[in-house]
Formats: sequence, structure tokens, C-alpha cells
Amino acid sequence: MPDSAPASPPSATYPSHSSTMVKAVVLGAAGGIGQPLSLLLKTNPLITQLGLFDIVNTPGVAADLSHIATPSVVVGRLPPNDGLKEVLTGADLVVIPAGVPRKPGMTRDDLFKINAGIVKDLATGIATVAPKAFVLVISNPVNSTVPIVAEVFKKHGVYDPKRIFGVTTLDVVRASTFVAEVLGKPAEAPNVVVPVIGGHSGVTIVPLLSQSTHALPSDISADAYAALVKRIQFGGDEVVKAKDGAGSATLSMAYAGYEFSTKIIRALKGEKGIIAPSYVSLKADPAGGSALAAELGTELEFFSSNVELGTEGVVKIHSLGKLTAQEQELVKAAIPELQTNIKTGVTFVAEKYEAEEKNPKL
Ligand SMILES: NC(=O)C1=CN([C@@H]2O[C@H](COP(=O)(O)OP(=O)(O)OC[C@H]3O[C@@H](n4cnc5c(N)ncnc54)[C@H](O)[C@@H]3O)[C@@H](O)[C@H]2O)C=CC1
Ligand SMILES: O=C([O-])CC(=O)C(=O)O
Repeated sequence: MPDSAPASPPSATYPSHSSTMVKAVVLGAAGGIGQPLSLLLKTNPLITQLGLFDIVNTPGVAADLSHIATPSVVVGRLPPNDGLKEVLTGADLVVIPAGVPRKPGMTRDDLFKINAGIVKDLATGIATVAPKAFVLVISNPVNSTVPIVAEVFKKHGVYDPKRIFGVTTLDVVRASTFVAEVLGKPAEAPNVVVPVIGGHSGVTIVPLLSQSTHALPSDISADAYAALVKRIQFGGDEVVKAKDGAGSATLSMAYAGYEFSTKIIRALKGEKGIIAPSYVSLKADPAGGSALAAELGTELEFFSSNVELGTEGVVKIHSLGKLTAQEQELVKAAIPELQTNIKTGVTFVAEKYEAEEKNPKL
């Protein structure tokens, strides 16, 4: 083709939706995570439509990706003129990496002030346009942003806890890598599976090293064990520090987000027995999460554990299994922080709606 041939127009439109199609949508698609994640999704042959939304640059990102010879039709839209609505129409899964990342010295909770509003607005769009879509929340602080999405869906009368997921895959990816390093077998990293439960920040990240597919050396010192747990819990800080003001993990997050998205798509397509870690409502479990609540010794509304996925979302939340005394202590430390984080998200939405009712112009 001559150099002067016109590029595929970024204004391409979608074919009409059918059950054989999978439409994946990325909100925040022009960002540090959004772009590589969109690239990975573009490589997935099961995806037939890829919708990209951001407040900047999505037409360019979409035009770029649209030249890749894979089945999906890519469309990128910006806010005015119903861009969000167009992108969300017919969505099967919506991944949300929209929002600000950390800088050195910040905690994930410091992002709440800005990201809570962004996530609430995007969740409102999804609840209105694509209420049946599976929603995968990456934006931090995940422990609070997932409850925000749930509260918005409740308000719109479309809440299905089986379809809303906090993406905690990066914690498992890190744990696998770090354990393989400790074992001196970095090449084994892809085969190492370490369950990581709880939430997605600091002490709420609880690695169950006793359940790793690859056992730690039996003579590992208490200090080395504690250092490994801490590295998994605070792995995000390593990247924030190394990027030195330029943001947080983007590439490893895109890898992890794609890994989770792929599992969701395979489950949507009817594959049975797909298991993935995710931060979900305990109500997503058919038994209402009672077994997990009993293990935790408390009623917690959201918790990350291995979940089994099916065509309608969460089929079952796995129990935690046998924990060592050290792991029980880690869980105990995670619970109060999770409770606070969940309450922060729920209260934010309640207050916003209360303010909107008092002043409908808001
Ligand atoms: N769950 C996890 O494991 C991880 C979560 N994160 C979080 O993901 C989020 C995104 O991180 P990065 O991609 O590095 O940030 P970034 O700043 O590079 O990209 C964020 C994108 O969101 C867009 N955006 C902002 N407001 C928006 C709106 N209302 N609608 C649509 N798009 C909007 C921005 O324009 C930007 O392109 C952060 O909150 C970060 O903390 C990051 C790493 C891991
Ligand atoms: O550390 C951050 O702020 C980003 C993140 O969630 C992670 O890398 O796990």
C-alpha cells in the first residue's frame, strides 16, 4: 500500500452486537495502564469490539491500535457528544484504570479525593448504559472504589454483586515473582501460584505463602519471611519510588489486568472452572459469603479471595483454607483497615447523593 493511503478513520463504527461477540471497554484508555492494556486486549482474538474512552487522546490511541490485524474493531471516544455512552453501549466487560496514580510519599488512600469522583461518574455511565457488563475496577484505592461502584449500581437498581470486581491480580503476579526470586528460580515464576487475599493496599494485602505451589525453604529465617511478606504488601511502593514522580506501576498492571480480563472473557464464553483472585462483595457468593465471614470471624462486605467465574459472574468465593498462625495475624491486621476503606467508599456515595437531592443542579 502506498505511503499516501488514508489511515483507517478513528471514527469507525461498530457492527451490531450479538452473543457471539465480545465487547471490551477501557475507561481511562489513554493513560499509563490504559494504553498497554488496550494493546493487550487488541491482541485477544475473542474480542470483537474494543471501546476506548478517556478525557484525552482516545481517537489517536484507537487509530493506532486499529492498524493491528486482529479481529476487534476499535473505537475511541472523548467526553462530549455522548462519547461515554457510545463506547459503553453493548459492553460485556468494562475495565476502569481511569484516575490519578501515586507520587512518592503518597498512600493509595491519598488518591481517594480525586479518584472517588471519577469512578462514581464512570460507574453512573455503566449503570445507565451497560448495567449487565462485568466491571473490573483498577483505579485506586481499590478497597474503596469497588464499594463506590456497588453503591452507584444499588442507587440505579441494577446491582448484581456477581459482576463487580476489584482487580487484585498484580498482587498475585508480584507474589509469584518474588517467591521465585527467593527460591533462586526466577524462570519458575510463571508456575508459582501464591494466593493473596484481603484487599489492595499495604497491610490489607495478605499473601498466603503456606499455600504457595512452591514451598519456601523450610529453614527460611523469620526475618527473611517477614521481608518477603512486606515486599509483596508494599511492592507498589518500589515502583512508585523508582518512577520518582512519574507515576506508579503501569506495565505490570496492564499485564495483570489483561490476565484477569482474559479469565473473565473465557468464563463469559462458557468455559467452566475458571478461578481468579478478585476483591468482590461477599454477597456475590451463592451462600452470601457466610463461610468466608465465619473464617474471618466478622461480616465484611468486600474481600479479595479466589473466586470461581461463570457466564453470570462469580459462581463461588473460595474459602481461605488452613492458615498458619502468622497468616491469621496478617488477616487480623487487614480487617479493620478494610472496614474503614469500605466505609469511606460507601459514605462518599451516600453523601454525594444526599447533596444532589438537596441541590439537583450538582
Ligand atoms: N489495581 C491495581 O493493582 C493498580 C491500580 N493502579 C491505579 O490505576 C489508576 C491509573 O493509573 P495510571 O494509568 O498509571 O494513571 P495515568 O494518569 O497514566 O492514566 C489515567 C488516565 O485516566 C484518565 N482519566 C482521568 N479522569 C477520567 C475520566 N473522568 N474519565 C475517563 N478517563 C479519565 C486520564 O486522562 C489518564 O489518561 C491509578 O488510580 C492507579 O493508582 C495502578 C497500578 C496497579
Ligand atoms: O502502588 C500504587 O499506587 C499502584 C498500585 O496499586 C500497585 O502498583 O499495586
